[in-house]
Amino acid sequence: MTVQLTIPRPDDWHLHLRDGAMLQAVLPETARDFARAIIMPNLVPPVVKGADAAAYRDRILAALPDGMTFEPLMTLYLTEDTDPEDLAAAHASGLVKAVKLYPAGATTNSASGVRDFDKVRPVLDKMAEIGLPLCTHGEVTDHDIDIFDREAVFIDRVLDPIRRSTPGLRVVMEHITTKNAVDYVASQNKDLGATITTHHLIINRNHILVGGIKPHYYCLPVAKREEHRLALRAAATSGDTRYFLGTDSAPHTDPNKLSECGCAGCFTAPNTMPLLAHVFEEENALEKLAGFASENGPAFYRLPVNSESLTLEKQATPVVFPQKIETQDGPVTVFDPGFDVFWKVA
Ligand SMILES: NC(=O)N[C@@H](CC(=O)O)C(=O)O
Ligand SMILES: [Zn+2]
Ligand SMILES: [Zn+2]
Repeated sequence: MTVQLTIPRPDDWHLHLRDGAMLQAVLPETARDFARAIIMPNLVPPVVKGADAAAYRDRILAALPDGMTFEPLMTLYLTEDTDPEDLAAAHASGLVKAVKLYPAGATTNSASGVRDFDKVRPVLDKMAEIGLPLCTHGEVTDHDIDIFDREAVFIDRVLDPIRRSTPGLRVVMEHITTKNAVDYVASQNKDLGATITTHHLIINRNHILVGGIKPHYYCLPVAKREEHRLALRAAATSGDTRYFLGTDSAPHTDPNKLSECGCAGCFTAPNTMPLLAHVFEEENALEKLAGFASENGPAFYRLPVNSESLTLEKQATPVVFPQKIETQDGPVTVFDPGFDVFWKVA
């Protein structure tokens, strides 16, 4: 007997689509399963102004294959020069759904990010006033802070002070990787949400480092100890509506991953939904997958749940996923969970 699970069509609340040839190649991998996605603005140069976001949205829609439907939810990249009025206009027109905070130097293409948080205070006040969410890459970049501690230190030194000084600002802690983040969400109100990636529910730091270094498991924030992965699993499957899926699917070509200074990012768009079904089944929480992947995100972003549905099907033999996708820039390796998966999208 085939086991089936039907959920409202999911959305991805944290996605990197890139641009040009890469965009062309990766967009169908998301649009196949997801109705909408929050599109990360860390292009080179970044998506900073409303006009940049409008042009990027048009490039995404132009790259969408015929017959596919997909709605890109655009974001602006917060810089110390962001103009609160430009941002408010982009929000009022319905174009922009969130603003992204990258501490300068924290991750891929974050050089234009924020160094001095006092400089963006007027922007944050404006966002609180108009109800525009702030998405945070939550890691400090201080050289003396160990990379495995950078998320926890960000919560204490940056996030909590922002939340205290800007009451009413709605914040998403993006791609959380620690029990510290889960504990912080628990201590806060409904104005704080958190996205969790597929891969952080599957790998811990041993997967990256034991038995040889595995560049395809390297992403930022870097995967932590097992106790943290277990806390993320508990959070994702808890039914707490403040947790929702943000895959952080972040394609880089193999030459850029398999290099002396390899890029950070896992490419999970092609197999995320089957992997999540596997994880939620392991946690005896298949009935919670609809909340995590399809309902909690729209509730936070004040958007309707998609009216279409997606059916996942469990088969008797392992599903074979493509190992790579080809792009004009080179091959991109698909995230390999390292175990057999029996779920597929019907
Ligand atoms: N997650 C990653 O490891 N990489 C992302 C950037 C990010 O989300 O931090 C990317 O753009 O490649
Ligand atoms: Zn990030
Ligand atoms: Zn990301």
